[in-house]
Amino acid sequence: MDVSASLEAAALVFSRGERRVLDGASLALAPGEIVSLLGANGSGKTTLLRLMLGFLKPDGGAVALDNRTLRAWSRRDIARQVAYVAQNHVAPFPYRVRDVVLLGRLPQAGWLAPVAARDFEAADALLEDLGILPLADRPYTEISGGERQLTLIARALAQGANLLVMDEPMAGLDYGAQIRLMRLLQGLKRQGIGVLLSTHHPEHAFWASDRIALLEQGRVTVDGAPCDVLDAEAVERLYRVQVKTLTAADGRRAFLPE
Ligand SMILES: Nc1ncnc2c1ncn2[C@@H]1O[C@H](COP(=O)(O)OP(=O)(O)OP(=O)(O)O)[C@@H](O)[C@H]1O
Repeated sequence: MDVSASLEAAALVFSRGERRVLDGASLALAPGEIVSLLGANGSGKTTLLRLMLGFLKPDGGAVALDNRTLRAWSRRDIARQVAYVAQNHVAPFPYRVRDVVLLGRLPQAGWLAPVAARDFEAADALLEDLGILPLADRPYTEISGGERQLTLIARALAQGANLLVMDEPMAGLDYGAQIRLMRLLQGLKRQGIGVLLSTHHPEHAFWASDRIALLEQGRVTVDGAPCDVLDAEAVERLYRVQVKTLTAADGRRAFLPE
């Protein structure tokens, strides 16, 4: 598998009406690394991710995929390289869960390609890893919100892309599912796949990230190794709350309200 892809946003500027949402935001994702993006509600995380995927066009700055401007890429070629798990996605069709996952194969295989036995096996293996194989034959419209989220994550993984961008993938997942997902992401990292995820939980950033990026006032103000950049002071500044820090023997931190 070619795992050379990297994704880089440089000095992105983006406005919604009068409001400048991003004002020089830069962020890079390399193969084989996990990057967590943190920021308060409305700070522009989704906007930044959607710009990096080419779903929105920046007013200034540029995005490059594999060192080539994103504008030069077709939608399908972007989808071959970068899989996306959007926030709050609702699919209107009552496809079975396994079929939703198989849809992830389309950018690689093409619409007319027959589904091979190994595609079914790969889909079921992903459902198993995520703990939802028993749901494989259930309609997607008749499962819980967290189960839908896991299905969409499986679909993105089935895409076989080199990079994975996930907008709050942990939202709505129970604690076990969150940890299973983190383990899965660590496995992808070992295969050389790059993962960029947004999260509202500073602890998640410590679970598996190589880097943490903080989005504040339209810019990535801090970008570095978790232990170097995410302390109580940063959490208090981002979320305007007082916290105290618990530090594990391996240096990872958790935060508790004061
Ligand atoms: N479709 C839209 N039209 C107008 N404004 C929007 C739209 N989508 C987002 N915004 C605004 O852009 C800003 C950034 O939103 P964005 O969704 O990127 O933030 P976020 O950091 O992902 O937030 P959250 O953590 O709440 O999901 C917010 O002020 C939001 O109100």
